[in-house]
Amino acid sequence: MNQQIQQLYTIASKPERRIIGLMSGTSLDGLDVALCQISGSGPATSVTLERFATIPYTDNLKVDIRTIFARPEIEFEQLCLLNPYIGQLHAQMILNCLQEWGLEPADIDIVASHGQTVYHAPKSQHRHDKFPNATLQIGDGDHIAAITGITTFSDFRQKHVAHGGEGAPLAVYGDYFMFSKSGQNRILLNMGGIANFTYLPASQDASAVFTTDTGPGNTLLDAFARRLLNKPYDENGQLAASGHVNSQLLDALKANLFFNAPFPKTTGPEVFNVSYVQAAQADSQTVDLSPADLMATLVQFSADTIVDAIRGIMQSGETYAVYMSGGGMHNPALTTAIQGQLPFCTFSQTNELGINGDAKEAVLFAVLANESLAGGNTSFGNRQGVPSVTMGKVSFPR
Ligand SMILES: Nc1ncnc2c1ncn2[C@@H]1O[C@H](COP(=O)(O)OP(=O)(O)OP(=O)(O)O)[C@@H](O)[C@H]1O
Ligand SMILES: CC(=O)N[C@H]1[C@@H]2OC[C@@H](O2)[C@@H](O)[C@@H]1O[C@H](C)C(=O)O
Repeated sequence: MNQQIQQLYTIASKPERRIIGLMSGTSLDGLDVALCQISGSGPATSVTLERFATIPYTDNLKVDIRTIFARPEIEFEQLCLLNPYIGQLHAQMILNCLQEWGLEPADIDIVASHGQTVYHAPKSQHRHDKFPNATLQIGDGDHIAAITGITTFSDFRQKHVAHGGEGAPLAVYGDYFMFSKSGQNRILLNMGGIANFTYLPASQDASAVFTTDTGPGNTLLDAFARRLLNKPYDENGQLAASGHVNSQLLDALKANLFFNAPFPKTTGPEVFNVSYVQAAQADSQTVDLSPADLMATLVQFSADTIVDAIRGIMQSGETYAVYMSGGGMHNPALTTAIQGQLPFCTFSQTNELGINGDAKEAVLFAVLANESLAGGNTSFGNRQGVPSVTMGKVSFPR
């Protein structure tokens, strides 16, 4: 038998595994690296987040990724070159973290790498009848395994698509395994570039849980912070807080079929981008809006669409505990606008549940790899969007 298969079998049989989860999201701010100690599987999964770091992307890397990111037309050569390059960079970032943490590659059982999404195209968006849902992540796992010497799981989203899903959001699996609680309706609200939430009913019924994207989280705020402030984001929502919401522009921004589509659904910066806002400004005759009013309106747009989506699962007489994660939880303009509209919800961060909200998505991929190795027995029913599958492809170092 190939020694590496024997080693994988040994790792799968261990009572606990040390898995590094990696996530690089739509904000392109950096690589989130989460070192997790994981025992059990399925609803019995237990995760201790041992270490966490975000390794910032250099400006040059951001520029390189943006040449192919969420664009319908790109230089194919650039895509081809970036696939191994990002894998190599992510591998080096892992090695740097391990050195910083006083650990060796041999101390780690598995790397679980999301990669960099470069294009996300659910059928509802691409509208080509003959083509399925599609999504593409780069930063090849073989390169990570070869450079770190650690067996690597990657490319998690294709199995989801192969079973009828849109390839996202995958958070439902990790959220259900880690955070579901009998007797409490929970909503796990992640505000990254794109916002999404997971609904975990008090019944803990696996066939009722789902995660859905709600629309933009920070992606439009960041895009306009770059243009208006020459900064990567509007720190603490300061510019937004100094402006007033323009209701004509807000209505025009909300005029998109995505917001009426049933749960679960996904979207991305392929739709919600600078051109989208400029078109809404033209339609609503608000092209001369001040930077502060524009930013205030974009915050309200993210907040309202998050609130509307959450209201979509709320039932009268019930209360809900909302646990926030993702960079948007640090933006008071955004969190205040959300909290004021949801009186039957309590709000805190996933930190209260033992997982740093900035690390939650990286932890998710560690949990998904753990499930592929040691679980796979949970039935989520027969629903589109939450197939009962395990995900991730295996790259051996040699
Ligand atoms: N102090 C702050 N004030 C305002 N915004 C902040 C602050 N800190 C973080 N953010 C926002 O959070 C973003 C980073 O969020 P996060 O790392 O969750 O995104 P991501 O993982 O790329 O997104 P996705 O969930 O789409 O994959 C920043 O780009 C910024 O918009
Ligand atoms: C295609 C893609 O990369 N989608 C991301 C993105 O970032 C947030 C939101 O859009 C979510 O759908 C997803 O990531 C998380 C980790 C998920 O799959 O649950």
